[in-house]
Amino acid sequence: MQTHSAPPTGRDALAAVAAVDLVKVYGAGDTAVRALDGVTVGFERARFTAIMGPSGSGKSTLMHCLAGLDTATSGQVLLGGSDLTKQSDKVLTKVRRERIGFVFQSFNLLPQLTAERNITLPLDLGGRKPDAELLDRLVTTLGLGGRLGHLPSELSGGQQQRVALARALVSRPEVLFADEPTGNLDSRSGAEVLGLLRTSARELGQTVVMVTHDAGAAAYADRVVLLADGQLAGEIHQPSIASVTDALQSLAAAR
Ligand SMILES: Nc1ncnc2c1ncn2[C@@H]1O[C@H](COP(=O)(O)OP(=O)(O)OP(=O)(O)O)[C@@H](O)[C@H]1O
Repeated sequence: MQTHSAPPTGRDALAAVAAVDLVKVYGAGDTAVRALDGVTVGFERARFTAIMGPSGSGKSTLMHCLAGLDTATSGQVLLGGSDLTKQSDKVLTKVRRERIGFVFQSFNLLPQLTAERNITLPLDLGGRKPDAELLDRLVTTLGLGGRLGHLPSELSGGQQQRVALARALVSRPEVLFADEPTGNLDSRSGAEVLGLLRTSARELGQTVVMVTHDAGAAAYADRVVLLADGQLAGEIHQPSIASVTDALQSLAAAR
């Protein structure tokens, strides 16, 4: 395992999104929790990276700060070169809508809209037209061809998550953040969704950052970033289930 605390230079300069000396403290005084304690890490373009670590290590906090969903206490979040920590709430809302995609454990589809309307809704709301070629490609790649006219209640969990993935990808976000995207899926549908995340990085050039507890899910990624106690604890390139499990066991033993 390689530790990594240098500033984002060299290869990390290609990062689609990066944290620089990021600190997040919740609360104040005796009850303050230092959820992120000086994290510097870059997420390369067109790569699929998983964030892992023990419960409470700061995974969700890091993802929320990177995605402009939460504000850091200090440090920088660089998205395509601009520092999100310097932006107003209004600008952050626009960044989240136009430059970032999200996939959550719960699919968050609107029940009264067909799969197709769910996919294009964020663009419709922003008064933008979907790129027909990309939409076609996503529908084919995600295996949704025969399902576009269906309501979410008429789709399986795996199909609903694939609709959520298409919705996130159709606006060509600079970064797709996935938070336990297979948490509500059976293992077969989960494997499909993870394979599609990998495909979107390899074939569509999509940058994907996923938080997961599951070593099997992390093994689909190109790289795993490990957190412990709010700090970077190492990283694994071309992870396997065994290498991720070993790293997590070492972190647990060191606590
Ligand atoms: N809104 C909050 N207010 C106070 N403390 C918080 C808040 N959110 C998170 N924390 C604390 O910050 C630390 C990091 O939490 P975080 O949810 O980022 O960890 P995690 O690695 O995602 O955990 P898990 O794997 O259990 O989801 C934990 O100690 C948590 O209790």
